[in-house]
Amino acid sequence: MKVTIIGTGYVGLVTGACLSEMGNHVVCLDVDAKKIQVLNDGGIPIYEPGLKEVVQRNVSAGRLQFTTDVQLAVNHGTLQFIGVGTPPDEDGSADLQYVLAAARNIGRYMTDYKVVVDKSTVPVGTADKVRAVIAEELAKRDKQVDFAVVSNPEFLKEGAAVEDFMRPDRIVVGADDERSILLMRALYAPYIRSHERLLVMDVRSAEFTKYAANSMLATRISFMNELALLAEKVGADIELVRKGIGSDPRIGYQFLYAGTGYGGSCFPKDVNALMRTGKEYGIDLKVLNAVDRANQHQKTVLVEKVVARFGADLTGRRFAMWGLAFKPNTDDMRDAPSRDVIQALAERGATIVAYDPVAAEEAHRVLSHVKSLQIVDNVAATLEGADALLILTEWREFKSPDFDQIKRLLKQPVIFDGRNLYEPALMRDLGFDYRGIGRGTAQLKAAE
Ligand SMILES: NC(=O)c1ccc[n+]([C@@H]2O[C@H](COP(=O)([O-])OP(=O)(O)OC[C@H]3O[C@@H](n4cnc5c(N)ncnc54)[C@H](O)[C@@H]3O)[C@@H](O)[C@H]2O)c1
Ligand SMILES: O=c1ccn([C@@H]2O[C@H](COP(=O)(O)OP(=O)(O)O[C@H]3O[C@H](CO)[C@@H](O)[C@H](O)[C@H]3O)[C@@H](O)[C@H]2O)c(=O)[nH]1
Repeated sequence: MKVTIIGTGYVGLVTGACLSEMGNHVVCLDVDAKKIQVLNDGGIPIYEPGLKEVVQRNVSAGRLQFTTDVQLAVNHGTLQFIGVGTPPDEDGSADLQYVLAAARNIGRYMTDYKVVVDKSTVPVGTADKVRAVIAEELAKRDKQVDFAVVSNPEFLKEGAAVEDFMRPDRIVVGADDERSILLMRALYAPYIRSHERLLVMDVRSAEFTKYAANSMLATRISFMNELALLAEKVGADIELVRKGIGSDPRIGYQFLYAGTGYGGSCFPKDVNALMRTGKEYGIDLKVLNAVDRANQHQKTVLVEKVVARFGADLTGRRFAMWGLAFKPNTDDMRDAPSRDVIQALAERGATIVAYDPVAAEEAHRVLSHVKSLQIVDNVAATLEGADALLILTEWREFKSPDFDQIKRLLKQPVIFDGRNLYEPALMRDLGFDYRGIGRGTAQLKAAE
């Protein structure tokens, strides 16, 4: 099939590459000429495991191309995917300007039947707006061209995006005409292991499903983070509690990890956008409100622990930080909790020496205003002369580190672990003052 992807970011590039992998002919369009240049020079503008290989293979096979030429891109695909950003507006609602600009371009240049597929995360009712904008452009040209607008929200996770796209748990298609449903079924047939995994529904339910999924996952995390706060006080270990409740199949093990608060480009933005939709319709989403507030607070917890240990004035203190990206296997720094922690430590006068296996460049870009932040290229360089180590991202290479080296290089053996990577009893035996999130049992023992 001929497919056009509008917006060649995390979602657009992965979608385009993975669709070409099954033999489709894909053109990826972006307004960012630098990004397109990097791709046309054989580079990949983001870090995503396995993506480079898929892109290179399909570019070589002539099935995948990148362009800034709007007319060429619109002419190419029967399926026109919109995968542009939907960042938060000032009031928290999703800013639809990029989606509607993409739709306008489709209306401006289309000459034959198109299925316009909203893959960006967009509020309920956006498909109607997309349809109206396209119709308006066609009317300006006095053209009668048939088209459908379909909602096809994306559920991939960064760091596992290629795998998630190639082997999805489910594909949601919101459509109300048979022709577009047939095309969408044919496009996705190679990716689904059983036909039940392709869920066809009305457009509004599909749009809503995306926000419901992210809000449910964010709710689990905030709930666990709150329980972790209490676990510390009552002398329980949230890691044991997690296993204890996760073993109930009605609860399940996933997305129950307490930490430094959820970040990334989706959960914070989508939780707020859904609350905003609620407001518009006169529904106060109280649970979601609490989820967001709990998350704001959780981002301060690690710094509160540092202050409890070293005092409020951190002038002259130096902290090692492992991990900057909002999660492992990505270079994405959007809403990464490390940003809040670095900002708060710097405001209190501390110096931070950080290491991240892939996010260094992106971190330099978004944190250039923090003069007391240094980013180094290995773990040992962070530790030398530091007052304590803070762990912000659970990269694999941090899971079994050289504890002797950590002890030798730190001024005193103190670790604030925002990802609960280590066993508190072992850390105590090794002589560390080890403070995780919600590890209350260990705190009781340490006080004995
Ligand atoms: N990142 C994720 O993991 C993820 C997962 C699922 C859904 N989503 C949703 O998908 C959408 C895209 O997210 P992303 O992370 O890929 O964003 P991104 O910022 O990485 O990419 C968006 C791209 O769109 C381009 N763009 C903007 N306007 C354009 C236009 N008119 N024509 C062509 N290109 C244009 C930008 O230059 C940018 O390269 C958002 O709605 C997001 O919520 C993201
Ligand atoms: O038990 C957990 C699981 C995750 N997180 C945090 O939650 C955030 C989001 O993690 P994750 O969901 O793995 O990453 P994203 O790439 O943001 O993916 C989410 O957001 C995407 C964009 O909408 C969706 O497509 C995905 O399905 C959804 O998981 C990160 O800060 C994680 O550290 C926790 O704190 N505890």
